Amino acid sequence: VSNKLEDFEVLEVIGSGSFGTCYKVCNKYDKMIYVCKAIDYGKMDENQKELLVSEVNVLSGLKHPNIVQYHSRIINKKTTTLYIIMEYCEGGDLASIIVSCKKNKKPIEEGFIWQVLYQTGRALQACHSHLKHVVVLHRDIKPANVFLDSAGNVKLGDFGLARILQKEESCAETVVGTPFYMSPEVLGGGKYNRKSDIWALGCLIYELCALSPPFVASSFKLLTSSIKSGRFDRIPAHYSDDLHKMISFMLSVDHEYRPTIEMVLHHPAVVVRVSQRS
Ligand SMILES: CNC(=O)c1c(C)[nH]c(/C=C2\C(=O)Nc3ccc(Cl)cc32)c1C
Repeated sequence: VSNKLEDFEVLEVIGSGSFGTCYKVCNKYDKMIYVCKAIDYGKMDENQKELLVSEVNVLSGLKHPNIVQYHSRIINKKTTTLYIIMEYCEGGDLASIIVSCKKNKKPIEEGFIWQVLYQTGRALQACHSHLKHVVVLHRDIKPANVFLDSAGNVKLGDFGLARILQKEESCAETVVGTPFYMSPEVLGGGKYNRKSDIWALGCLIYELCALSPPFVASSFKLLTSSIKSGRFDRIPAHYSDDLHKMISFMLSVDHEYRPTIEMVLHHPAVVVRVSQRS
């Protein structure tokens, strides 16, 4: 794989995420389209640089049909810029799909939502079981971090906050990720763990149905009490009870009651509805 910057031609800017800007690029030799995430680490402190190194190591170590494929990295020390070359997902991100469905008042199809649940779940399963002694918590599952390739397969991306943790230990840090998707235990000062990723997955699936997160509030304080209450409106009536029950299961306030990713993927309601398109 070529890993010199001059091997790539920039086609357009497609977005800016944590720490960086995403460009759509074309490799001059294999004519393939990629995404290049440019990250300026010049102003980062040691901790942020360590986090960045862990993101790249996490990404380069994971190879899975539902995780954006890492290709290579290029470091330009003169401009203190790190370039990460990754798989291009032509279908874009779920956040843009939610925005356009909301604007056109066009609900997202239930069949597609079950596919997103299953395939994002498969990506999480890979993270949670990656390397026997180590578990990877995504910690930033949100519509802007889930992408679609040209075949409509779901790809989990942007491990901006991923942390490598020893299997038993879970991350000491409390406030992480998108506030809307923060779980009751993280808000209660508890530790972020695999079940917090399940809570975020429940919020993602809910938002695809209702085109808004399950818990919204005008202040962090009100959002916290809304999340801890665990009360949210049922998804729109035209969605099945199976889907409503699966979401409610993932949004159990007590993380002990919440399903593991294995339970979600093997749940009969999921199994009967999904297949892996590629
Ligand atoms: C409206 N969205 C887009 O046009 C879009 C498209 C077609 N692709 C993307 C983003 C990515 C993409 O295509 N591959 C990616 C790999 C990693 C990360 Cl963090 C992001 C991407 C985006 C945001």
